[in-house]
Amino acid sequence: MEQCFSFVTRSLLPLLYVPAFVFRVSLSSLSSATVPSLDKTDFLKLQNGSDIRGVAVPGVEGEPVSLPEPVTEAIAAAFGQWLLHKKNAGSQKLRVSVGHDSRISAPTLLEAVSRGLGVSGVDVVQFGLASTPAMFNSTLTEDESFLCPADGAIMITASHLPYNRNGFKFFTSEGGLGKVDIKNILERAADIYQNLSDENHTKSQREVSIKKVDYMAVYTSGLVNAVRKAAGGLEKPLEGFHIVVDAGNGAGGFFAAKVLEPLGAITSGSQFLEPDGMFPNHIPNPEDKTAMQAITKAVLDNKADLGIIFDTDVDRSAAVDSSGREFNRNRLIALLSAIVLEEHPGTTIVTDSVTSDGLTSFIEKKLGGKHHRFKRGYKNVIDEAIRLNSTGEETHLAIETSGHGALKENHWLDDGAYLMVKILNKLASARAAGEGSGSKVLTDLVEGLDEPKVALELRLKIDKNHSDLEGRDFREYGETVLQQVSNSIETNPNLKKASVNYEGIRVSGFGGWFLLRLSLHDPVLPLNIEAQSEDDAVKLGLVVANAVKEFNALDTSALSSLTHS
Ligand SMILES: O=P(O)(O)OC[C@H]1O[C@H](O)[C@H](O)[C@@H](O)[C@@H]1O
Repeated sequence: MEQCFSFVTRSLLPLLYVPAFVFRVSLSSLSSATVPSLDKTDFLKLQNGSDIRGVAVPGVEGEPVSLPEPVTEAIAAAFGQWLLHKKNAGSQKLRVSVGHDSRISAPTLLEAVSRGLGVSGVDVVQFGLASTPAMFNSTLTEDESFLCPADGAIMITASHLPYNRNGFKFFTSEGGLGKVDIKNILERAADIYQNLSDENHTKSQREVSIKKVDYMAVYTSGLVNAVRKAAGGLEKPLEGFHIVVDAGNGAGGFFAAKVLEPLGAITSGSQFLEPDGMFPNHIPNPEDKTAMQAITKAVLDNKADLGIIFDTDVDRSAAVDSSGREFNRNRLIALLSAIVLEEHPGTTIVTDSVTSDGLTSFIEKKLGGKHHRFKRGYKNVIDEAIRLNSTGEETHLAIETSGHGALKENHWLDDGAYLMVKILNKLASARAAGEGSGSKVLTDLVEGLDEPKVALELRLKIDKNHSDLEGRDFREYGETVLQQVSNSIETNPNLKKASVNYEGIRVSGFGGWFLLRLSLHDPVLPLNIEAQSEDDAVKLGLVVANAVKEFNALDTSALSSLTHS
């Protein structure tokens, strides 16, 4: 690959940390011999809801590489093409920012993405290690010295999945791309890929400008300024607070040194801040028990006021108070709802479908808000909040039990770091108002949230190749299972179907509830049960077990373990 350098002086672009490179790139530099034969169906298999996910590192048995460099190049070229079309760009030059998390395949994929974008004719701005929300933010930032706003952004990440996976999330200033656009991009990518392998393809080359920018400096100063503003302009509103961060060796390590410390907080005892794509300590995932135990231990060992934990690409988070109580799942939603409802009395809180009944009464009876329990999936929840606002129903918070959350005041940006900023604002303002220091103010805010004694999620797999499917796809089969469960409870006086429900079947009974639904991505029926005792959880489990016993393609072993325990 030919390279020429076009030096950009510091006085012109003071915040660029390396000179701009102008490369000559061409996808066809890949010999067709290195390009495995793949068709549209193979490309479409890489879709995972509104993300693209695949295997990028070889060596794990049964998991062949599905995101090799040529496939990645084709996907990036397809995004560039899609963006040029969407923006009706004509001869106008567009730029796309690219960032990545700490995965070991990131450097290779970054180069492949840059080549692919270059071939589509857009300029590339590399941010290096970044968070998913920062990438979206770069499409909104108005600052030419950081080459912003970007017309589009790509985050290279597979969130909390194992080290061998990777993938892409795409953004424009309108937000994250949805399923329909991702499908369109994969279809375009399959065509581009086809041309790659086509022997008659002319080897055209294009000049692409690749620049590197320290964008995380802009993004983190935005977070710092948000806390300072909420604290009435105080430079160090967190002075004296001891807050430990656990980034799980993902991309979130910046939060300690670039956000908390400038605000005055002590961050000693923070752990796993260094990026390490083998994730040697624990899975970076606030939904993971081991991860939550790790941050809880760090808080207690260090006698800290608060613990903060992020997932790999920092679009999810959770916290732990000074006594070691977790703010995750329903408790995190309760806390954020309390904060948001203080600012916007009566507003609607949009959540995913697996939230508890206790959360509904907390939001509605204690906080005076309205709980709109929608579907699972952060994009679903955010889009629903935007839709409600457009119909005149005011809502300011869309949040999932998974730790994804977005606020209207922050452009509906799905941002785990911003969720924590809201918590920090509360800490700082409570102390300034003389309402005590430490995290007690947060603990007090969730006082009165009813929590079930038993809360579990069983994931019942559908064997896609089982003869019981009789040619149907797993979704159709799953829908039949749900219909059967629904029919079976009609005549049971102990059970009541939720009158408003947007996903699967939600049933109350035996002092608790269950929700059986289709997974967004996998051939799985997740079953959530909450009850006030083991016995009641078993009774709810039995209702499902009896209804699904004829469905031979469904793996009900987890359910059997519960009902025979
Ligand atoms: O439907 P499931 O398999 O439980 O997965 C649902 C989850 O998938 C991903 O992790 C998304 O990021 C979440 O927003 C979503 O809630």
